[in-house]
Amino acid sequence: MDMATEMISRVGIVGAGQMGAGIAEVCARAGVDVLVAEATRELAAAGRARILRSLDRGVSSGKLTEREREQAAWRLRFTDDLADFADRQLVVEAVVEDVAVKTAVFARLDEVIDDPVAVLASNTSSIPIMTLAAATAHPDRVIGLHFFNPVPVLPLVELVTTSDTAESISERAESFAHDVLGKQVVRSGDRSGFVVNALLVPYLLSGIRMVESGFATAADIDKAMVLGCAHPMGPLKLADLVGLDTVKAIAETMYDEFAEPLYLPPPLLVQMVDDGHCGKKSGEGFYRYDEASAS
Ligand SMILES: CC(=O)CC(=O)SCCNC(=O)CCNC(=O)[C@H](O)C(C)(C)COP(=O)(O)OP(=O)(O)OC[C@H]1O[C@@H](n2cnc3c(N)ncnc32)[C@H](O)[C@@H]1OP(=O)(O)O
Repeated sequence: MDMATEMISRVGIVGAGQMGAGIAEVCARAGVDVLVAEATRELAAAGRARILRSLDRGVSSGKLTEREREQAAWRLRFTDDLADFADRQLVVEAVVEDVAVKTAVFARLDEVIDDPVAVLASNTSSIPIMTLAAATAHPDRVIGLHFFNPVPVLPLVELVTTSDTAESISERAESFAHDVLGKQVVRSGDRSGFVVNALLVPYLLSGIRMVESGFATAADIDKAMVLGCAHPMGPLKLADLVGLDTVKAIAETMYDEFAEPLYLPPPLLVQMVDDGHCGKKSGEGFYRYDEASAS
């Protein structure tokens, strides 16, 4: 077996926020050894607690046995030092949607990991993968693997390659997402927003503009899209789920790339984020959430 087709059994996840925790959880549930990096011990503890709560939820809804929960929890380890990622065969970066922070992570991962067929993936929603690849000396190993929230529930992964990504790396990443994690993969060109957010973000922003203008309430807009279009949730509730800070960051990146007014974050969104109302994870957005549901 050549190295590029060797089964991936050791992954690293950078960031244990909403997305990083979800990705770490599905990897651990799939039987993979998972090392999660967070900046501080406190953030690592919060990330671990978030994953354990979600595993508990899996047990209470009958999707996991107690034993599977225990085994998944046992496969998860945490560190605050990316140097510990030297033996990882695949890393998914899931830190804040900020180019400077992400490029610093990629530069560091590239230094730490020598394996030429290790996959360095980003879960970015909107930053072109080439921007991250350019921060490394080995852009052929860099790829986008974009998951959807809640990661344990939604089956899609967008696979984003650049003109520099080696075909063996994209095949390895695709096989991991599909064969190991059981996700469905679509391939996307390397443009800000990829497939899903290019369509979703203007829709979410239009919903926010509708609330802003007083045209309809958040509850009525959501009810309209759930009952009128059979969406599982309406745009305001979905914006709260994604995180209003994340929606704003994605919109800004897309606006920077395309200069289309439809991507410009509406003042109401900016105001809510400035006020710390970032949606479900912060306890308040277009709706209020109690502490248990916010995590
Ligand atoms: C911005 C980006 O870059 C990318 C993105 O993530 S875009 C956002 C994409 N996400 C979406 O569009 C989400 C749309 N919404 C949904 O799919 C659904 O409303 C939802 C799954 C979030 C909740 O569904 P619901 O029916 O209202 O609630 P609920 O009954 O609690 O959950 C449905 C199932 O999902 C499971 N579930 C919900 N949230 C979960 C979580 N965080 N972790 C694990 N399982 C979860 C529940 O256990 C339940 O499973 P069963 O049906 O087997 O019991």
